[in-house]
Amino acid sequence: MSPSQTAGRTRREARASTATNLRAGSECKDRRMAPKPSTTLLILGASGDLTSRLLLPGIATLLRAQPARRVDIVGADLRELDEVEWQTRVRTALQLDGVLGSGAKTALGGTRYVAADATDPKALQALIDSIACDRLVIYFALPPHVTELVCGALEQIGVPEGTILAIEKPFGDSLEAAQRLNALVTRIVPEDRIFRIDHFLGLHTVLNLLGLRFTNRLLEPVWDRDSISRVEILYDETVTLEGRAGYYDRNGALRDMIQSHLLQIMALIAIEPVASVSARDLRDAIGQVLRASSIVDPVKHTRRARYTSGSIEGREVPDYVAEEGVDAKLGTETLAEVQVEVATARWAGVPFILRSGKSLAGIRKRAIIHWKPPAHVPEGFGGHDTPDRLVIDFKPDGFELHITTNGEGDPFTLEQTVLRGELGGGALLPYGEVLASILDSDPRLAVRGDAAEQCWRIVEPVLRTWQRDEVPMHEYRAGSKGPRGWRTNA
Ligand SMILES: O=P(O)(O)OC[C@H]1O[C@@H](O)[C@H](O)[C@@H](O)[C@@H]1O
Repeated sequence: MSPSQTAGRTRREARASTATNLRAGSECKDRRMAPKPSTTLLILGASGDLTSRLLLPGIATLLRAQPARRVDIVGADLRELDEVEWQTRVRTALQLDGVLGSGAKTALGGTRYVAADATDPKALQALIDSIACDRLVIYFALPPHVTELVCGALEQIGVPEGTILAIEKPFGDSLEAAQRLNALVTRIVPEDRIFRIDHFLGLHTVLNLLGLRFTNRLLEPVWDRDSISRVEILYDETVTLEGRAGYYDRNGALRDMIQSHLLQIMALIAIEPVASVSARDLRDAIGQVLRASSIVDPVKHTRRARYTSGSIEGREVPDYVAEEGVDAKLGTETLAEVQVEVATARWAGVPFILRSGKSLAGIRKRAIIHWKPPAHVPEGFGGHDTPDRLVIDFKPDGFELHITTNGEGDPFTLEQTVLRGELGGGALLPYGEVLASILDSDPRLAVRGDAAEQCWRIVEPVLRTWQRDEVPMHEYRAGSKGPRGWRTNA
């Protein structure tokens, strides 16, 4: 059995037993109305893009993989939305390959939409009272300042026993805001019922990092500063703003991608060996890495850039600042790169380079572990003894091991050979994976409060340096590989 299969089996088993415990301990407001134990997913911000584009399709894959699972979906938002329109949105999202599975049919049958101002305690109380269920999951698909207001209202009115809060990224918009939000949410429910969402933790390749790293005798002994020269985590996208200027222009690549997703991936690559893959062991180890991490010199160790007009895969793309909804005065970057140091005995001196950008020439979503060259290459070899590297592709799932071998035809020359493999994907989209863990109360795929704060602590010196314009804003043509001179070895 491959490591990924082992990890997958463990996850499923853990979920099954957690679900059983929950079912045994759950309470129902009105058992006559809901004879079978059930969970209601109350989505706040349901009329938004995230719900249709990511959340509902995630649920669709979950209900297809586990048709017996019961999830009632209640959508709520400020916006008035016709019940028929909501039903159509849910049906469209739940229909996979044109087919509505049995689990999806049940979910669709029970779904409804409520127009409500969830920041108003009275309206929120009425909304929650209208839901008869065993266990409530409140999903905040909302901007951080609105999430904070809703949590303020929840603190006033209280939540039903067992309620879970699932909070979308970004968690706060600064260290101070994240600390304030953490203090607030933990006054409402305990930490183990707070799921700070990072859908990258539901990516199979990201999860497979654990199996790959910890179950291979071949890798673990060379996973440190003695053997590794640097680690790159790259997330180059071809997508542009996709109508998200309202959100993106206030955040930029550093906050949108590096502060959250890429630091989480970095932490999983850098964690110390864990005794178990329990939520506690994993999250303790992640916390330890993040506490030890910093961007030592933001002027020297960061770069930023913004795209200008160009064309991507035949699509004409305007200058970023000419995109609808963009405020040029904000000086938002669409490509960011930082060098993080992890000050531990394992990693001291090894740069972790994290980079992400939009409107680039091609999709490169990968981590690359670069090993040092061997201490001595026997004299007499011709050709190149390029250092070994492991490339882990997040999308599509896969990996490549680049190693040096004897050259073809002449055994006394050297050349690079690439061993390719697939890392087992799964039936669920990342949001499906994350939602499954929420519904099963398994916090392994959620960000713990301390980690969310640490990620802000790591990037804030950069944000301040950039605000003072101490790092130049470069430009790159949309559809190019980035600014000149920014090439990486990946
Ligand atoms: O590759 P994925 O799964 O679409 O994730 C990337 C996206 O992740 C989101 O969290 C960011 O807000 C987007 O800007 C980004 O495009």
